[in-house]
Amino acid sequence: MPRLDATTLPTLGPSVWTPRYDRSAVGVGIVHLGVGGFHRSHEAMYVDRLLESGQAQDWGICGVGVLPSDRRMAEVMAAQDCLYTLVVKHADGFLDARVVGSVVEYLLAPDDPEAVVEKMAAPGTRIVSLTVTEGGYNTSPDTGAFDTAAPDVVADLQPGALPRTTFGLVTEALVRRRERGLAPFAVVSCDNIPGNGHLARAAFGAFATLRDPELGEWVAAEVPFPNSMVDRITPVTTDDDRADLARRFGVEDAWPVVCEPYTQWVLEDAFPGGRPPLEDVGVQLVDDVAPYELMKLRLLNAGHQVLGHLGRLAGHAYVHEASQDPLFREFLLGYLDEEATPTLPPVPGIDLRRYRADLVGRFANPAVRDTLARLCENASDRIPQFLLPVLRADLAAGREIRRSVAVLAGWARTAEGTDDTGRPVELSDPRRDALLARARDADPLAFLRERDVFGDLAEDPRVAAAFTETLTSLRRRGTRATVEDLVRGRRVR
Ligand SMILES: NC(=O)c1ccc[n+]([C@@H]2O[C@H](COP(=O)([O-])OP(=O)(O)OC[C@H]3O[C@@H](n4cnc5c(N)ncnc54)[C@H](O)[C@@H]3O)[C@@H](O)[C@H]2O)c1
Ligand SMILES: O=P(O)(O)OC[C@@H](O)[C@@H](O)[C@H](O)[C@H](O)CO
Repeated sequence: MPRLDATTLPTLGPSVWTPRYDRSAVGVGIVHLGVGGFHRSHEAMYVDRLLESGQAQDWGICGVGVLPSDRRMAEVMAAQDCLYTLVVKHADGFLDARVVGSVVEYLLAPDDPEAVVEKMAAPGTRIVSLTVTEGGYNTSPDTGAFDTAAPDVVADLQPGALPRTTFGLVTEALVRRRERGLAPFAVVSCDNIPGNGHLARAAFGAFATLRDPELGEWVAAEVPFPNSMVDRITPVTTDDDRADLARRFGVEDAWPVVCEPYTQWVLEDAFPGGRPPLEDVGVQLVDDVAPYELMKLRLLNAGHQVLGHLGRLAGHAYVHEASQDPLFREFLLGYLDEEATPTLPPVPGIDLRRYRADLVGRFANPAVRDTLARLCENASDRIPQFLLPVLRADLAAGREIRRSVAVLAGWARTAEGTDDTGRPVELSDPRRDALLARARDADPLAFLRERDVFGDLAEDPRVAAAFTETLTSLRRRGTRATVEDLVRGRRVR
């Protein structure tokens, strides 16, 4: 079976959709930093739809890997002429496969930062988009302040340094555009962060200010940073996914992407330099993204955290297993109805009850095979963005907090190293060492005292009492008995 590339594309069987447009005529209008699974299932898919409909010929994508760990992606992109297969997994087992052609170029920044800067500085580039994870904005989860002491940032600020961070690369490109009299591009964060555009403006503005205060003012005033809400569950590609694609569709693809059928992109319409007609392919262009984003982060992403830590402790491996387990399903619904939803403003055009019901159905899709381990990775970046805003809003309003706090206790319990069956549970987190040390401390509140993650939550008597009770119960009686008490509204013993 031939490997997917531009020459083998015409030989693929009729069961796979392939681009009918001429990729060689597509110019780059978007440079995307952080080409992982999600960019390829989402933004690149929308641009591919546009190109397929005969539009947006000058809005092709140049992908960029910022980190050395993106080398594997660079190799696959080079070998496959930037083509890859997007496999949509329906709950009944039906698979839909499409080769996406909208990424027309790929650059690995550590190999050639100058080429990346020049690509962003090129007149045709009008959007630089990002999926560099919640941790990629170099800000403290507690205070939101830009970390000026991060070694890579310090290195990027040395005069004449070859940029290696997102901030160094993007800022150098903006400086060159300004010198050349070109309008700045819009920077579009597609990461799951409340006010992702605002956060990006603050982070890039802070970096530019460190380089030159006047430049910082110019970035904050002149560069558009539209906010966005993005949604499509995209698990990590597995060897089984690759083998299935070869067996069922006759495509040999070294790095396909798999995802659920659902997709949503709500985008603030703030593109003075122009944008592709994304509304023609289902993107919602709005004036204010905030209500959509709060809904998604507090229901879906925080809901993932709710299932993830406690589900893992109880021995579940997959999201669909935990959400099909009646006990965890009820616990999740209780969190959504009683703790998350009361914190949300009305969302234009959306019935929240319907949204919640659909969400539980999406989580239960057995074909997606999203792992709880993926959701629990980097929790110290995710929990402060997704779950703590809910907990803080409920605390301030004097509402129910027990389920949110139980998730924190579940996370603390996993940091002790094993699940309820005694199997090891790995903590994959940038703050792993600090969290493991706290989990070994005799003080039951030690974990919650990690200020960089939780701020001053341990000092709140309601939180402290609920956390201590739940953690003690998880240790003594196990996860199911503890969750059962929470679901039944009983005091956790
Ligand atoms: N996977 C999903 O279901 C999903 C859905 C919606 C939104 N997202 C958003 O997309 C992000 C990426 O998800 P993914 O599934 O593509 O992950 P992934 O692991 O497949 O890709 C992550 C990419 O980010 C890059 N990256 C990480 N840290 C970085 C840093 N400090 N600087 C520069 N680049 C960095 C990596 O090198 C990689 O290219 C998520 O963190 C989330 O904010 C993901
Ligand atoms: O990818 P993250 O870090 O934002 O969060 C983990 C999951 O909750 C997330 O990937 C969801 O699957 C996604 O946000 C669905 O759109």
